[in-house]
Amino acid sequence: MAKYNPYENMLNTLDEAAQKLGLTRNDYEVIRHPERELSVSIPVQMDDGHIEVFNGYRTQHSTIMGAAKGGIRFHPDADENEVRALAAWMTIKNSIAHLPYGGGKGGIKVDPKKLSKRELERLTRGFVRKIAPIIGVDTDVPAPDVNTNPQIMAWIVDEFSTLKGVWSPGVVTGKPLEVGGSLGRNEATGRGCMFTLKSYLEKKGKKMSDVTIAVQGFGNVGSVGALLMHREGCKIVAIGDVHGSIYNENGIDVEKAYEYANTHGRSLEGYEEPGMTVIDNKELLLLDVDVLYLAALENQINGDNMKDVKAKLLLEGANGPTTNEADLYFYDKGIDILPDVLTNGGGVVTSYYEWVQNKEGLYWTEEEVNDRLEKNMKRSFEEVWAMQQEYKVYPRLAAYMVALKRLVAASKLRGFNG
Ligand SMILES: NC(=O)C1=CN([C@@H]2O[C@H](COP(=O)(O)OP(=O)(O)OC[C@H]3O[C@@H](n4cnc5c(N)ncnc54)[C@H](OP(=O)(O)O)[C@@H]3O)[C@@H](O)[C@H]2O)C=CC1
Ligand SMILES: O=C(O)CCC(=O)C(=O)O
Repeated sequence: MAKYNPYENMLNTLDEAAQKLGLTRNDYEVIRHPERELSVSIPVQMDDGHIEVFNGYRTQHSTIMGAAKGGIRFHPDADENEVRALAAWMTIKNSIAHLPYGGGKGGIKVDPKKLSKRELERLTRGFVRKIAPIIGVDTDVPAPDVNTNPQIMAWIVDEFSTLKGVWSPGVVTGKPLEVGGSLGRNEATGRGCMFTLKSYLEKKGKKMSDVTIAVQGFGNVGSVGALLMHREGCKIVAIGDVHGSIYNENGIDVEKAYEYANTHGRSLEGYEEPGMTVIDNKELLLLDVDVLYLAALENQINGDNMKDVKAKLLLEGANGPTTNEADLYFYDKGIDILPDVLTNGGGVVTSYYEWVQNKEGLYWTEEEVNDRLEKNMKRSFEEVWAMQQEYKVYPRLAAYMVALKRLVAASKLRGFNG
């Protein structure tokens, strides 16, 4: 298999989308390049007194539609190339959802599980001090992603507000409620995935109770999505995280597994229930299920394993879990992939609601947040579906076409092409 390059993956789909739309390279060249990239070193005094220096990144891929917007991940594999791709996917995602945002993303190369809470706090605050010149309420607004959570967002808002000397809750989203967070944000990405699956099944004349699902990743996106899909009647037969996976042909007790993970550091390690068997993480991806819900990391379904995948639908809760090669293979086979830039948009949509509430200083009920989210997700699904039918293209390409059309129109009006 060729070395996986997520930014190349993004560009391939973007170029194909442009070609289908009849765009010239001049029309969208600007969107092929990240606008601004910052790479920083973050010195941290560890609890034993020694100094470690971590590498951090923040990429603003595009501000054509407004402030850059997207999460921050803490992961040993985070690097410039990954962050660049993740930022570009945010540009596409935010455009599909009609948000007044461009796309951005950040990351620190670190295994946060090896840090104490205080070390993690010092690292987060150090990162904020380094990226403070380029983030801001109306310039670039971070949020949670892999291994980052509301507590980390609280440190970010505190450090930034202290630096600027003014309380600035809108500089970051995904905050705890007590410091300006929004009801519903924590569950929003998984909820959005559930809405997307529901919309798709409706088009196919099916109900949620008709499908079995295997779930890769049991963090924020995987666990909440699995729980909500289970509550809607889906049968979740397998779940797994980095430590291992379990299978139960009668259906996992998702309420119990969710509760367990939440009280055991978001981990399934040690979880047991009657009727379950332990399976290999790789095996989970190849189970004979209706839906494979991918909610971990990039590049999970690729040239090496695509031919062994038996699921009838891939639901991308994660960003970039399927490579171009696998995308085209599944399209040929008539197996749909509900793409990340559509499916997992619920998180950033609700981040937008959080940001609006921060700007207004007026807070909404959870019902209001979730109703708006449902409408937004349904509209995005219908627009992508219509593009797919009109051009007879695969869902990811249709999603990129929806986004690109808007981005090109806005960039021409603004004169972004120089
Ligand atoms: N949080 C959000 O709002 C959004 C997140 N996303 C995307 O969703 C994906 C998941 O993010 P999120 O849920 O926030 O992250 P979390 O850190 O909360 O969860 C990630 C989960 O994936 C598991 N995991 C990591 N690597 C593997 C692997 N190789 N095999 C099996 N499981 C694995 C982790 O296990 P363990 O904890 O044991 O390491 C954990 O359960 C990412 O691609 C992210 O970019 C997309 C939109 C919004
Ligand atoms: O909530 C946000 O702003 C961004 C979430 C995110 O990082 C993503 O959608 O990948």
